[in-house]
Amino acid sequence: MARISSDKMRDYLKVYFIAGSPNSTNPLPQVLQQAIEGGVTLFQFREKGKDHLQGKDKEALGKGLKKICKDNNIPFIVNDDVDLAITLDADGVHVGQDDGNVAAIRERIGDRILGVSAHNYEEAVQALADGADYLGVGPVFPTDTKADAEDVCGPDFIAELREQGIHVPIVAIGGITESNADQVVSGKADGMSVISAITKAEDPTVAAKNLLRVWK
Ligand SMILES: Cc1ncc(COP(=O)(O)OP(=O)(O)O)c(N)n1
Ligand SMILES: Cc1ncsc1CCOP(=O)(O)O
Ligand SMILES: [Mg+2]
Repeated sequence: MARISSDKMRDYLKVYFIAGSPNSTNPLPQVLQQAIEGGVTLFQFREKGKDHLQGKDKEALGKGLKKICKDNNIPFIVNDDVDLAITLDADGVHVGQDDGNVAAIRERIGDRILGVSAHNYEEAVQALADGADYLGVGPVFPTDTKADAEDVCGPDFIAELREQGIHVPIVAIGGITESNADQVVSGKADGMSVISAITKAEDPTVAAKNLLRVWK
């Protein structure tokens, strides 16, 4: 296997659905299936927040979600938990600035997809030197989903990173909805990652379709 190409990575980032069991009142496998029917292009299992699952329960949920992704040809990414990613033979891992040494994580996961959160030019450059395949940048809008999120940077911050010479795949995150998604596209991101826009939607399929439409 080889590292993913930037073109392929950009395709996957278009509508990047992230979720764990605390984000949804309906069972997560059902929500993921509905989101995939609406056209999401990538999934991250982020089991965090109130009453999140741990140990074997977390692993069992992850295993089920991975199968849904595999059956639908969507890469399955694990947030933070590199051990679980390896146990489940996930397609990739997403880590932030406080989640461990990125170069060491790259060593451990081989050619799997590696996403890293970056909040400024220096973090972006370091993440790429350490082996990131894409950067997660945000929060671009205010969000209630992540209590310890950094300050809002705005969607145009990604265009600023481009001007500074960062041309790798970038996905925007934080507070993205159907009504502001067009600003993410014009802000020069390659994709949008969303939690509540899909998990809290009345119909996750329709929500995903509407987000995908912004790219067309
Ligand atoms: C695509 C994407 N971008 C950013 C993040 C945030 O990662 P991190 O800063 O490590 O915060 P947690 O998600 O771990 O709370 C992400 N998960 N995905
Ligand atoms: C994980 C994460 N990282 C930065 S903001 C955020 C939460 C995104 O959730 P939502 O799409 O509901 O605002
Ligand atoms: Mg993290």
